[in-house]
Amino acid sequence: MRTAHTVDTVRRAEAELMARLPEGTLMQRAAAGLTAACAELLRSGSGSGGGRVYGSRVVVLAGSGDNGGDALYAGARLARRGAGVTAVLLAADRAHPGGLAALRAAGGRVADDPFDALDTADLVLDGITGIGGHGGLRPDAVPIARAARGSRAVVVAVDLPSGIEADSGEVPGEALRADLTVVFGTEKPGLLAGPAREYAGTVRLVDIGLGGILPSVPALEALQHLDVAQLLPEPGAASDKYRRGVVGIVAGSARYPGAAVLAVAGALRGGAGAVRYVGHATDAVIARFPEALVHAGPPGKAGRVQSWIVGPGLGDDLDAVAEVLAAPVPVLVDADGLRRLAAEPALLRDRAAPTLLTPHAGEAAALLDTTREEVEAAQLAAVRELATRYGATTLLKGATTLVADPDPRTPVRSNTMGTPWLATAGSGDVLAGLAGSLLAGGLSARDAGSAAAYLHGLAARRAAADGVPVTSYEVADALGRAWRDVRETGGS
Ligand SMILES: NC(=O)C1=CN([C@@H]2O[C@H](COP(=O)(O)OP(=O)(O)OC[C@H]3O[C@@H](n4cnc5c(N)ncnc54)[C@H](O)[C@@H]3O)[C@@H](O)[C@H]2O)[C@@H](O)CC1
Ligand SMILES: Nc1ncnc2c1ncn2[C@@H]1O[C@H](COP(=O)(O)OP(=O)(O)O)[C@@H](O)[C@H]1O
Ligand SMILES: [K+]
Repeated sequence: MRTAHTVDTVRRAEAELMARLPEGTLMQRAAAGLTAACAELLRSGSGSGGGRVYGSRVVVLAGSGDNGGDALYAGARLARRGAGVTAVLLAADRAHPGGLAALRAAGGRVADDPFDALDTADLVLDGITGIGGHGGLRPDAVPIARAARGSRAVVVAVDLPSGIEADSGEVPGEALRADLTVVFGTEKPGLLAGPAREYAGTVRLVDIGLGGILPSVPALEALQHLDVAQLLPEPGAASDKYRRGVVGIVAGSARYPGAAVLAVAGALRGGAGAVRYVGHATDAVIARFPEALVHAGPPGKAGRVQSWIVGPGLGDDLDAVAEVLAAPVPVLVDADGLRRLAAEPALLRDRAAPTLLTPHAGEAAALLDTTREEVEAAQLAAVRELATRYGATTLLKGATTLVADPDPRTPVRSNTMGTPWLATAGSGDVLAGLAGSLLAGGLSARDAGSAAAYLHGLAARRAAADGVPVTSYEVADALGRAWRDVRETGGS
């Protein structure tokens, strides 16, 4: 599991640890980890260097805080290993004194012209701001950040990409996009929530000894293969198709029969014992999936299910939404079902069984009575607000998918396994089917949503592995491979 803690929590844990250690220890641990990561990058030939630390050209962008200190100390270590290191001081009179002295002592120097230095750099260390940064890059840092990004150098963010908000994941102005972020002690929420997450590149955690001090419940977390493997249901000797769970799907319409087919395709790969389709697309569903049970009447007459999915491609025939929400089983509401809910939130009022809402940013905006742009700019705040306001577990789709429970103390789950190839019509229908199927298998709404988002992203990566566009149907088809991947690596 990847975990992220808030800035306050990190500062408290660091203070406690620092009180027990000689001064400067933590910063040296951070700088040592950072140096190792940079050396590895340089040796791998990333950037434009010759695959060595010795002789490579490193530029340190140092702000006025401890983030700059980390970067300067790492610069000093790289200089001692033979790199040519130049510091660009964003606030020359307030640069970290110890870090700057160490850099000079190691043979590093301060740049006369930042743009000249960046022009020939192999690697840029971004130490402008870390957890203390607010309000985006200041105007004087903007041209330097742009020149760094525009250069041939590989950009390594120190703790966080400068310009992002550590706790909210918001990016209020410009920020410096990194190829690699070397984060200290624990991840910060902004590394797991969009839009900030998209600035981080690959994230590498350096242990500075906070492990036993940080609270065990993080603010955010992200499943990895092993976690997903442990969540996935597995039939045993006593299983039959009903005990494995039956998932009911109310989706599709004469106008959008494909949504029904895709939701069923996702559900068939989610481990439920049977998939019961209800709606106007029975012919299309049965033509593709003879194993589906189909019913053309209202959901209440379709037979028992352990979970419902309602909404994909329903169009304007939305009476079934209220009917399904009245059922005492877990319900996943997607697409047109969410439109119905935005118009009548009271439909959720009397529900005791779990509810999982799966909006994309546009649907989330309608549910929150705001704009898509506002949701996209503050995804973490939006998913939390949806979950508390509607009293329902909410999965907010996007490049980063977030899943929040109504109880604000429960860590928000982040899924970064997606790929932009998933931005294709119908992929959300596959996700809904998969997550609903996992609900029928007995997973909580939060586990079902986050495990589904993970498998869905992994399947899309597999299907698009050779760089060709994938269709939503192919994503569904690759779910079996994704399932196998997590089982094999995660062991079960
Ligand atoms: N606290 C600790 O024990 C440790 C902290 N470490 C490092 O220290 C960092 C935190 O250091 P600080 O608390 O000094 O904070 P930062 O270095 O993140 O930034 C604070 C400084 O940046 C300025 N600033 C804020 N927003 C800005 C903006 N938008 N543009 C330009 N300047 C801006 C502030 O005026 C302040 O001087 C961490 O991110 C991490 O890199 C590590 O050395 C590990 C140990
Ligand atoms: N840029 C992106 N990177 C990763 N995943 C994405 C991106 N854009 C969209 N997705 C994913 O693709 C799916 C799209 O779902 P949705 O918006 O409901 O589409 P549709 O309604 O066509 O089915 C979601 O799982 C979402 O998280
Ligand atoms: K930084």
